[in-house]
Amino acid sequence: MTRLWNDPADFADEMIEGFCAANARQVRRVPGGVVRSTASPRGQVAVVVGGGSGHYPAFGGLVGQGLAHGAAMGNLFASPSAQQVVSVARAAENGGGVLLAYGNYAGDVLNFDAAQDKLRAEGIACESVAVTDDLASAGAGERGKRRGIAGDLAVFRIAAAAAEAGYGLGEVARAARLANDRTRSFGVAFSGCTLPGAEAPLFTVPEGRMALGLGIHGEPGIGEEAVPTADGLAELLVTSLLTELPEGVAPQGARVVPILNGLGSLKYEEMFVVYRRVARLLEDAGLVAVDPHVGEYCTSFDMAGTSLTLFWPDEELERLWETPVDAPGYRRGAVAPAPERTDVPRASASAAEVPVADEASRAAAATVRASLAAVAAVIERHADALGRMDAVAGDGDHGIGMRRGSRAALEAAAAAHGAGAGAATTLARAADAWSDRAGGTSGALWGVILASVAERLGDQGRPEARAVAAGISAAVEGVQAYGKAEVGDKTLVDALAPFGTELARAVAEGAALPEAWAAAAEAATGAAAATAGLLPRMGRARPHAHKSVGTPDPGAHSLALITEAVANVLRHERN
Ligand SMILES: Nc1ncnc2c1ncn2[C@@H]1O[C@H](COP(=O)(O)OP(=O)(O)O)[C@@H](O)[C@H]1O
Ligand SMILES: O=C(COP(=O)(O)O)[C@@H](O)CO
Repeated sequence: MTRLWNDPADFADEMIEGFCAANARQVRRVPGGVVRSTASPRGQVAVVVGGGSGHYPAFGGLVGQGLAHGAAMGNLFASPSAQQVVSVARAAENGGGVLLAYGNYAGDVLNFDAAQDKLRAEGIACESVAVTDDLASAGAGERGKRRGIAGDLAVFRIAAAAAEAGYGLGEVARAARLANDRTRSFGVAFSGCTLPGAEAPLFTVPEGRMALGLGIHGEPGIGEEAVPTADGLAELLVTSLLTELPEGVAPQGARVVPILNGLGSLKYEEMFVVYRRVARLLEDAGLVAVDPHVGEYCTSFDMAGTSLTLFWPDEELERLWETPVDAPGYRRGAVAPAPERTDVPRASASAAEVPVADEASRAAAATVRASLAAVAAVIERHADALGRMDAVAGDGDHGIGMRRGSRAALEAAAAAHGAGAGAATTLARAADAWSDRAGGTSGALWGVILASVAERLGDQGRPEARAVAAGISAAVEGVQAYGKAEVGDKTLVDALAPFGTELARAVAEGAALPEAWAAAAEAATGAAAATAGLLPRMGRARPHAHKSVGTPDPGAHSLALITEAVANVLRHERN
């Protein structure tokens, strides 16, 4: 149970503020996350890690000399937005290019890839590595689909050590990929975690039972069995990991770094009892344990559970592994003090001026603002239910992300409209704010949806129904181009596509916007409900596809709620 918070929607921000206040010697806050507060040699590759919040010391706690140069810190259990990653990478970049390293989750991949494109377009050399250590999340034949859990530490450390050793960007990326190829993890949990403000844990495990193959969120495991003894658990973890040795690792005499990771509320003492047996089993298997780790490296709020990671260094990786580290959440060896960095941007950019708009467009901007107020209100009412729906096969954060995104969009729209902006600028500002504040998969996609519509509205004249329908068609295309989901994959595309088709049809037949929108919203609502019967093929729910049958896709459901809320605003404005 997470017990202490103010407003749950502000939890991640307030946590970061306190974390930086407590660790000013090593980290400094920048928009989107943190960077080292110490200076690094000019030309050194900057390693920027990141992911959702709720995993301390991942990700901000792993920033400091010898480890990451910066961390993009997203909302709870949701990837940082592309804007956050870009902002942290710009602040961390030091003339040697940037390596982005993160766990392989749909939201992270979307946002870090978009950030990489943007950084490259700005002339900053950039490479990426997505960590894929979790055995339980996909078979050996699909290693690229596996998610990243505590193996993050091994990959991040090697990348950072390679940067400290003066490797160029390509070589840092090569070393990090090699470390990823040589890292495997497997985890179990005895109870689920509860997000701040939530009434119930994301999942529960019956008393006396243990869920196998848990990740670092609320995703369901791949099996369940009675809680074994500490020795029994050690045997299960070691046996599972030794069934899949990385290529190039010979079982006899191999050197291995074991990392026994606590997921949030398992006692260190319990983990030491487990590790006692892990150490013996590795020895019995003819392996040499190097620099064993027992502690918390990548947690899942208050989840009671543990994972074992085996990192198999070759000579080069073992040499890099010896690099000393001084980060708030992780220390190793003795680091020579470095001077304080003096050139870190502290404040976020001030709001840009709004382009000139005529009266008709400003009136349309008022409708945009009213629509976003209705969107924020409907999401507020359904946030908990959306989270529960997402927890059936996903990570339970859909309500939190949508709440943060829709609130931020409304604030940005109100500010723009208040400053005299037209419809396009008002909605474009809302789009940026939504994706930036919400992060995750749906945050990125809602940014695309709103931005696509904004582009068709213009800041002069009242937008016609045809422009709105064209904007929604562009949104369907944009979301599919970005997220690669097809109709039938059980995503928000299943509601957005019929919404777009129906809107275009009704408008083409001459209906006014309120009527056309209402008909399209009805189509979206029906299509969202029908997703209950589908098997998910994309996103977080994919590994637990069968569990989600009978429950609609949360992203499709929230999209339908939003279209209905906007239909009400348009209907009301007409009357
Ligand atoms: N590739 C994709 N294309 C379109 N929509 C997607 C895709 N992946 C996931 N989604 C949508 O995102 C929703 C989950 O959103 P959310 O929980 O906020 O993000 P995250 O999974 O990053 O935590 C899903 O219910 C689904 O509708
Ligand atoms: O969950 C995380 C990001 O994945 P999403 O796909 O955005 O849910 C995060 O906690 C790990 O980076």
